Amino acid sequence: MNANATKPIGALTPAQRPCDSIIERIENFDWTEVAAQLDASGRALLPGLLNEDSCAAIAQAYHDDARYRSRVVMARHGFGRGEYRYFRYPLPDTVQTLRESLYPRLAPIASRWNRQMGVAVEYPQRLDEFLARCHDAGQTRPTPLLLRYGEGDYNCLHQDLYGEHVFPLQVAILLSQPGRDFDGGEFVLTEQRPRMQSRVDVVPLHQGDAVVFAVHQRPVSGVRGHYRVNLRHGVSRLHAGQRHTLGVIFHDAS
Ligand SMILES: O=C(O)CCC(=O)C(=O)O
Ligand SMILES: [Fe+2]
Repeated sequence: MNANATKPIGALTPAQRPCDSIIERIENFDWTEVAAQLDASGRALLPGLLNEDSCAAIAQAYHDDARYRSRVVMARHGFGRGEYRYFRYPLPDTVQTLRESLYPRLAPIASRWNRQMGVAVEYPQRLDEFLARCHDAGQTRPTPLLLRYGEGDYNCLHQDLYGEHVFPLQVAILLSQPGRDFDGGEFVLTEQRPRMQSRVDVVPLHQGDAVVFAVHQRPVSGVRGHYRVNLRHGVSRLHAGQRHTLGVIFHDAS
């Protein structure tokens, strides 16, 4: 349990509020370096985005039904093994803060990627402006989600596309500690280049680390300008324990 939860909210100085420290941490990442990593490999790390207390608090709320709009048992749909729940609006404070504070940092990269890929979509500076676009097109259901895996569970390679409007980057935050809470269960990305076989990238994450990655496509610079490659992500089988992830997707679903 988060130690702050036992204190009245008035006893917290602003610097102690979990959402303030998340905003501060987001501001302190080197976003030029993040953009460079994304351009080079389609993914970038944000180490220690959430502290251990925040990770534990989010993971423990998996069973708090009032927070979620739906639950998906992956085996029923051929998505893998394990389950996930989509949050309902209003999102929990931490999730809302992450979504609205990460978005403005990623929007310029997303717009540049689209220009490089010849896609005529630019992203507004603020998340609420982008969500208004989704909502006007009937994509009104929130997509941030909490995933839970146990021994033997895995997440098949996939792309989180939910309608016409797509924000091309998303973020996943590992809430559990490898080696202590679980074994196996690695986050993987695959990249399919035109006329070539797929290659796989295993992303090393510790508890609280986030990975920013391409939802479905990214530009790669070649001799005649940029070309598009296709990405998918998933999680390898867990050998033991329990693993939770918080997924932050920016477009809403129809
Ligand atoms: O559990 C994971 O690391 C993958 C989560 C995922 O598929 C997502 O956040 O979209
Ligand atoms: Fe996903």
